Amino acid sequence: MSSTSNRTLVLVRHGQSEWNLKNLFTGWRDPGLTEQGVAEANAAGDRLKAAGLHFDIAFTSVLSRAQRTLDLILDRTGQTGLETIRDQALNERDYGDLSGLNKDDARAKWGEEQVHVWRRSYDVPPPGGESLKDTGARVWPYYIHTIQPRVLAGGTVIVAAHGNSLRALIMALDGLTGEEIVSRELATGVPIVYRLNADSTVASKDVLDA
Ligand SMILES: O=C(O)[C@@H](CO)OP(=O)(O)O
Repeated sequence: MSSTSNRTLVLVRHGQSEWNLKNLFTGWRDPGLTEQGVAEANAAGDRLKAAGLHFDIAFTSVLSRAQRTLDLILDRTGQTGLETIRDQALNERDYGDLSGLNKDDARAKWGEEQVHVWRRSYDVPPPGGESLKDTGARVWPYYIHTIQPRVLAGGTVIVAAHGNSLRALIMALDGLTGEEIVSRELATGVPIVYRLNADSTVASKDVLDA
């Protein structure tokens, strides 16, 4: 059995954003964190520190809610200034024409069922935006070519990103089908710790919730 101890990948969704609080479709728009979001990011950092994790590199999106979450986490783990790569490939799914709309207003206009399909289905894109499949088509190659090599080299890597960009990644890591991913939700500010085998398969997965 090969040791997995240092091949560690931590995924964390940003803390609550201003638009999560206002119940608005966000996508590539760039609101900041709420006070609660800041507290969630700090708590995530405390849990990662308590788990004894020390990072070698960080990845995040070009959106400020994910970057701020990462900064707060690294501050709590005592790793301010850690090498960080910011890439659009890790951005939230582009919500297209829904961006900036209130989710309840959208349900009233298009119906509960249609809005659920746009938000959670695998391959139905919202008008003018990306499906989860489209999102995965940019997230997964970025993971394979840029993130995964750092993990397989024995690193401990943190990725601070978004609900749907991380759902796309988790779908592939966990081997979920397009039907299974529909019911998967990702809490804000809750780190998920994967340990990988040398062949890149998942050895273990731990959710660091309170
Ligand atoms: O608005 C968004 O960009 C996302 C994440 O907050 O929303 P949803 O959970 O509806 O995919």
